[in-house]
Amino acid sequence: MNFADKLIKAVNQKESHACVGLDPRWGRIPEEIRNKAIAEQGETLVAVAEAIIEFNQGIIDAVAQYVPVVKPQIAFYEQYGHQGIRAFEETVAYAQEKGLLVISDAKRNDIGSTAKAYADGHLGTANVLEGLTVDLNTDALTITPYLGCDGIKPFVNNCQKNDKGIFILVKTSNSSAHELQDIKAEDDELVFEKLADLVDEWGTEVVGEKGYSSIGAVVGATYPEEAEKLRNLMPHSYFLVPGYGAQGGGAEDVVPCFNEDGYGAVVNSSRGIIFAYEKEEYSADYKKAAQQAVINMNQDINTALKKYKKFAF
Ligand SMILES: O=C(O)c1cc(=O)[nH]c(=O)n1[C@@H]1O[C@H](COP(=O)(O)O)[C@@H](O)[C@H]1O
Repeated sequence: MNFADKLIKAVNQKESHACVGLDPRWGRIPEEIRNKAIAEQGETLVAVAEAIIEFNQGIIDAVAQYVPVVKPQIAFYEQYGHQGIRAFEETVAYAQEKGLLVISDAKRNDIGSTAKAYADGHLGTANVLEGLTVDLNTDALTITPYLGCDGIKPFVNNCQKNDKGIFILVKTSNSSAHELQDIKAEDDELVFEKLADLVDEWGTEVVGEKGYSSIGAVVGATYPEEAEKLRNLMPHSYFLVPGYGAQGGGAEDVVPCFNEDGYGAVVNSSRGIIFAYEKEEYSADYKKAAQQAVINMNQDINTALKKYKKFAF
C-alpha cells in the first residue's frame, strides 16, 4: 500500500492528525529513569541509550492508541555515537511493533549516488546480502531539497519500490527560514513556491488511491499564510507540520495545511508532548502527562478542522 494511503488509514483508525516527536533530551528525561540507568550501567553512553529507550518506550505505550505516527529526530540520538544509534533503532522497532508509522527525521540529501545510499538505509534495504534487513528502515524520511532533482530521485524511487514516503523541506518553521526560502526566484515566484512546484511534479508518479502522493512537504505551523498558498500549489502532497506547541503554533494556524476533505497534514509536537509532565497542569507521571497532552492536541486540531473544513472527524 502506498505510504499516503497507509498514513490516511492510520489517521482514520486513531481519528488523529497528530504526530509525536520523539526528541529526548538527557536532562529532561525523568530523574528516576536516568538514575536507574546509571546505577545499572555506570556513567556511560550505554546508560544514556538505556534511559532514552526506556523513556521512549513509555511515551510510545502512552500515545500509541491516540496517534497514527511518531517522528524521532535523529540528532538527539546520533550525538551519543553508536549507542545513540542503537537507541534510535530500538525506538523505531518498538514504535512499529506497537502499530505506529515512523517518520525518520534525518533531513538527508546528497549527490544522486550518495543519496541512493541514504535512501537504501532509511527507506529500503542496503543491498548487501539476501534477506538482510536494515534496522534504520522507517516508513518515511525528511529530505532537504538543496541539491536538486538528482539528489531527490533515489528517495522517490524507493518510495515507489518499497511503499515509503518522504517529506521535503519547503517552508520550515524557524524564524530565519525566510533568508533563503523567501528569495525571489524566476517570474517573481519565491524559492519556497518554486520548491512546492517541484514537489508537486516529483509526486505525480506516486499518488495513492486516496489521491495523495507519497512525496510530502514540510510546512511550518508558524507560517499559516504561506501554508494556504502551499496547499494550493501541492494539492496532492501530504504536509508534515512542525511548530505546533513549543514553537508557538496553534490549532487554527495548522488549518490551512489541510484540504477540504479534512486530510493532507500531520501535525508534529515533540517537547509539548514528551515533556508535558514538567508543566503544572499535567500529571507528574510523564506517561500520563504525554497521553493527556496528545488527547488535548487531537481535540484542539479536530475542533478547529470541524469549524473550517467541509469534512472532519
Ligand atoms: O522536519 C522537521 O520535522 C522540522 C522542520 C521544521 O521546519 N521545523 C521543525 O521544528 N522540525 C522538527 O520538528 C520538531 C519540533 O519539535 P518541538 O518544537 O519540540 O515540537 C523537531 O524535531 C524539529 O527538528
